[in-house]
Amino acid sequence: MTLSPDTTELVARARADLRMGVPIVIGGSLVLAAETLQDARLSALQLSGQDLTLAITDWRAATLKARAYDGDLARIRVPSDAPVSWITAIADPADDLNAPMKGPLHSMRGGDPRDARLAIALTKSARLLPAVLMAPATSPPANLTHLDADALGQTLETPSPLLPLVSARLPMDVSEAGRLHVFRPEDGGEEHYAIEIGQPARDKPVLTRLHSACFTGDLLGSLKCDCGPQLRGALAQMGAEGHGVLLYLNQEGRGIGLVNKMRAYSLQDQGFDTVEANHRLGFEDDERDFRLGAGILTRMGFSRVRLLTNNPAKVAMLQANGLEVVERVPLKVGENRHNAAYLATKAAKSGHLL
Ligand SMILES: Nc1nc2c(ncn2[C@@H]2O[C@H](COP(=O)(O)OP(=O)(O)OP(=O)(O)O)[C@@H](O)[C@H]2O)c(=O)[nH]1
Ligand SMILES: [Zn+2]
Repeated sequence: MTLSPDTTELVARARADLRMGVPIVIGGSLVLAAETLQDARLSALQLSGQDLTLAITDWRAATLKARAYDGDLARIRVPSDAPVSWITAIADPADDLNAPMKGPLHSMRGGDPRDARLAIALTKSARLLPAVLMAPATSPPANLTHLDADALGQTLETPSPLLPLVSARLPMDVSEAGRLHVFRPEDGGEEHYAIEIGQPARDKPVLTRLHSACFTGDLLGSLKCDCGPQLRGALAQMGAEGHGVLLYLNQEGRGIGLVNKMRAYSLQDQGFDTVEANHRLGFEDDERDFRLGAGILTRMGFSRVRLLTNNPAKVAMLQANGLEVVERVPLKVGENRHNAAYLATKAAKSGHLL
């Protein structure tokens, strides 16, 4: 290994740059995240006389009634005198209801959308709104993070390997025989946890829960979802049976991050359901990567599970990634009058079993 950063490290650096509002270079394009765009940077680009485009996903384009000629994304021409607020209004649906007519918006046809597609995927993985300002990278400053398009594509496709860091005894109210294991992705991303209860045999099916972080439900007792009761219910069942393993995956908000989840909640206050809110923000309804959970279970030596879930997609993903799901164990707890519509939407639109 040389002293220079490799692709994985450059990608991690690029995420931090996007979050700070610093431009990066992907292939032949200069890229800035719309969410963190600053006046001075936009003015500098406009002064250079370059053609600017704003790339958004097909979901966001549909909300804005803009044509998505690239299929999964649309590249909108940015007027040469557009202020930052013009770009923010396209990227962020917060103000859609007050100002529903934006535009007319001109979508670009032709040209190669590849850099834009990669830039949007990277921006999602940085937990920012999926909207990026793009310009041709004619003579970009050498001190910007430069990413090769092929290498970036490959890095985004493959989950970063997880390193087991530490594990220690953790007596809990559901079981005194608890252990917490912490795993860190090689790319320095967010850590994930496994809570092992008892000493489940590695050669038998283990009672398992893949839990996605929900700050509002797990910690605050939010009534908008069923996460808190599911977390405690799963642990209680493992305690009662004497063994089990619960993965606590830091994929807040079905993988869009807490900031975007709260943006989705704000849209839900305007009457949109949980799936529509994700789409208006430009996200898929579920952005999680469950290969992560499969990787941790395999690393811990498990190959067969009894999976606590109502979500058939979790069962399918584990099976596709080499784990045998010998049984799906339903986990129906915590329904209340605030989350009844949310649970009904998950059943109707996301295939959850009632
Ligand atoms: N984007 C978004 N995320 C939400 C919303 N409500 C809850 N979440 C997130 O959804 C995730 C909860 O999903 P899980 O309980 O792991 O899984 P599931 O897909 O519902 O399947 P089960 O295993 O049956 O519970 C957590 O990451 C929550 O933060 C919402 O309205 N919008
Ligand atoms: Zn929740």
